[in-house]
Amino acid sequence: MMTASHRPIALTVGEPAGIGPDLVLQLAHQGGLSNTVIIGDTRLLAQRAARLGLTLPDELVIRNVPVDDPNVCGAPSTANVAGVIRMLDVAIDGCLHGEFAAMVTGPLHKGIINDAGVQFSGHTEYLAERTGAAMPVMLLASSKLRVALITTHLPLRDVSDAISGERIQQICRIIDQDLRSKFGLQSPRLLVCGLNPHAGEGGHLGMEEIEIIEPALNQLREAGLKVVGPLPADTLFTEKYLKNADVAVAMYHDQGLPVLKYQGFGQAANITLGLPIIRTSVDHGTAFDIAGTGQADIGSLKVALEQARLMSASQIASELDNG
Ligand SMILES: NC(=O)c1ccc[n+]([C@@H]2O[C@H](COP(=O)([O-])OP(=O)(O)OC[C@H]3O[C@@H](n4cnc5c(N)ncnc54)[C@H](O)[C@@H]3O)[C@@H](O)[C@H]2O)c1
Ligand SMILES: N[C@H](C(=O)O)[C@H](O)COP(=O)(O)O
Repeated sequence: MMTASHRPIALTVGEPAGIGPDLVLQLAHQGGLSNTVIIGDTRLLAQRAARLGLTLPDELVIRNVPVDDPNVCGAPSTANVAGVIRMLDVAIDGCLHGEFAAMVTGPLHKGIINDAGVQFSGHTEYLAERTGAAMPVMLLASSKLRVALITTHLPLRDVSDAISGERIQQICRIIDQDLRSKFGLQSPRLLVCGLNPHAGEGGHLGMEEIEIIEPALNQLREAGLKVVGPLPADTLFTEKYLKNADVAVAMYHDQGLPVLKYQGFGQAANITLGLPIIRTSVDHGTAFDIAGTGQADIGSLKVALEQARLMSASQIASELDNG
């Protein structure tokens, strides 16, 4: 019988025209895909291997999920969108049914999915909808920095309206809980950004800090969470503050992620917290400009796989501890 600790990890190849297939093949040739099931189109992987001057390793375990047009590289086709979504569904269902320990996702292209008429703002939101999770949390982590987000893939003009005290509290509680259960931290310390320049400058540059963020953080502190903030985002991301924290919490995508990517692009993983399953991903996109050239860096995929393995081991240990 397959015990929880021996279950394989599902790895979705992602957008066929991007570097997802290259990364899978390059890592397979380094022997980095043991106990991993690749969810993707076998013909496409064979074609990409030939283009890269590689072979399709016999030991690679592939769950064939065909796309309509495997002959794409650098030029995405809406015809392949249904197949790309099917890859995600196969991995999600396998995780929910206990076949896989975790899922790791290769990069996909949100624009081409929407062009095909499928409303899709990101894996994070799609996974939440498919698994019935009320509040998914996007966390990007390198070995030096963790950054979580209060809002994810939203137009900037909608961000302020999306930030509520309830949302902040729910997300900070999920971060606190998941850093304990999946990362093995005993007492996570959260640093929370304000929304406005200089955290609102005492109300002269916006009222969200006074009216929404500070009261939410006070309630979390009263409940025993270790939360500092709201702090001005421009100085929160400095050593003085970060050295005493386990995670920085940004109010929106481009407040937090550029800092993380400046610090560790290609060496970080994107992790979705708040789901009933474990999911990690690469920290980069489809990189159409280098697909099929052999220039794709596999660093982030390695980190994402390693992170998924660590989280699944930590979760098993935490479940055993709790009987
Ligand atoms: N995990 C994901 O599915 C994910 C993550 C980020 C972006 N995206 C999506 O990817 C698409 C393209 O996004 P983008 O152009 O803003 O970012 P991108 O990460 O695809 O590319 C940005 C730059 O980084 C380079 N790059 C990216 N990954 C690389 C790697 N592994 N090795 C070497 N160079 C690499 C690219 O060549 C390009 O110059 C968008 O649709 C975006 O939403 C998906
Ligand atoms: N926000 C992510 C990043 O910048 O790396 C990326 O768009 C992927 O997000 P999903 O995991 O929700 O697809």
